Amino acid sequence: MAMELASLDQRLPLVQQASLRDKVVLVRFDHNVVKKGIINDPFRIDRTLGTLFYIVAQGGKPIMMTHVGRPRDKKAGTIKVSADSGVEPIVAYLESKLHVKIEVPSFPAGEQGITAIDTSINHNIRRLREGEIAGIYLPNTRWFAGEEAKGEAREDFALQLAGLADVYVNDAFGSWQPHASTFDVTKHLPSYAGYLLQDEMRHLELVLNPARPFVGVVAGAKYDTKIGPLQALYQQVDRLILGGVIYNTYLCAKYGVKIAGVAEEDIAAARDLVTADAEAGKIIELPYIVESDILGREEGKYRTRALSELKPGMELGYVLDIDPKSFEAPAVALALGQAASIFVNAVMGFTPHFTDGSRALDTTIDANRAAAKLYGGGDTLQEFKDLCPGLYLSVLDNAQYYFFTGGGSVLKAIEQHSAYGLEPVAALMANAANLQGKGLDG
Ligand SMILES: Nc1ncnc2c1ncn2[C@@H]1O[C@H](COP(=O)(O)OP(=O)(O)OP(=O)(O)O)[C@@H](O)[C@H]1O
Ligand SMILES: O=C(O)[C@H](O)COP(=O)(O)O
Repeated sequence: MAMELASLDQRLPLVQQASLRDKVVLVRFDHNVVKKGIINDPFRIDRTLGTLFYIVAQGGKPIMMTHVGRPRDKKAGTIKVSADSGVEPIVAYLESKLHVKIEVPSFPAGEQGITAIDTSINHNIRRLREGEIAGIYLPNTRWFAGEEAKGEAREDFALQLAGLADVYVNDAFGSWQPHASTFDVTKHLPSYAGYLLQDEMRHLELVLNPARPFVGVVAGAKYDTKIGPLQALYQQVDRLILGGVIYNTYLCAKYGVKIAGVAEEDIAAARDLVTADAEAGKIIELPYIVESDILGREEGKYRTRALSELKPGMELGYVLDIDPKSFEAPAVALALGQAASIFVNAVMGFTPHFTDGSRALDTTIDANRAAAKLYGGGDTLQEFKDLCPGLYLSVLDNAQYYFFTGGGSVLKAIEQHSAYGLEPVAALMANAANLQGKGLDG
């Protein structure tokens, strides 16, 4: 049975309502799929091709942009502009798929990244308007000093972005953080949601109003941005399974152990979860973890440990994976086997060295044929595809599966109790209301 989808809030302005003929369209994607200069999984790019085709078919001239990685050093206040986090592999992929020429402008960069979009881009915008090139792809948005800045630098960058185009389209579901290219720019241009964003919003309802029992599986590394939303997910789920760095902090808080690489301040936040769970008992623990002496994989230097061995004060090495036999534990098998819907934002181990936990998770979940299986996250999807390629191919068109292009975004929407609470989405709606107020819409 196919998943039943909610309709969209009518206040969300949609790209199909925009007039695009001969307009330069600034379109924000989440093509954050490049690691060390290589694309492992182009799924996020592929999902945006419909919007791109639509813009061009309507006579629009696209200027595309995305962030890649996290090149800003928050503490030092510097931005690392290096080929590793460039958009070139994305552009090469688009050019080879679409058989067109896309220009990537370059701007001078220093320790603070790129401080301005200078006028050198005008030549390319002219070529774009005249049809000499099919599109422009801006450098990584996070290379620009204004993207994540506060105050004037950010406002200037948003204005510079807006100055390039006539219309703005956001199709970057995964990019939930309110930055200049996802949020502030909407103050200056008529702004619309792309087709991917629309599709993701409709599917978000399946997580916000899930069929029950609803099980959440969250793992991975982005502890800093995910621990907050995790508390909200905890309220929403019937059962919660943790893995990755998030599980490590939870284990430290629950069992009073030390795990290499887990900072004391991170354990503090996990304590709230432990306290809440002492009453509600929703967390199903994966009972076997893989401990390693080094932050890597070397024969003889890693081993499986059972949670039953943990004693307060114990010091463990790095915990880098979940032992697959954890998924055979009765409580775990029961929770996943009886769920009516499952949300997965989970890379269970330190990739690419430790992958057994993720593989076991995906196959265990697949065995529950009846559940709606909602996967989200850049790495989560990539790992699913790499570790279980046959399964991935077989479920791509399976109506019981849906793959969100962002895991953090789903968690954030849960935290806001609404898909429309995501700040870039709320900004689109505010922009539409503002234009209507001025009689400028349509
Ligand atoms: N125990 C662990 N120790 C260190 N790193 C881990 C561990 N478990 C998982 N990881 C790392 O977590 C990363 C994936 O986590 P991340 O939070 O980025 O997930 P994601 O699926 O990309 O979600 P999103 O799209 O929200 O970013 C991988 O790089 C993986 O190597
Ligand atoms: O990969 C992701 O989760 C998105 O691209 C968002 O990235 P961010 O968490 O660095 O904002």
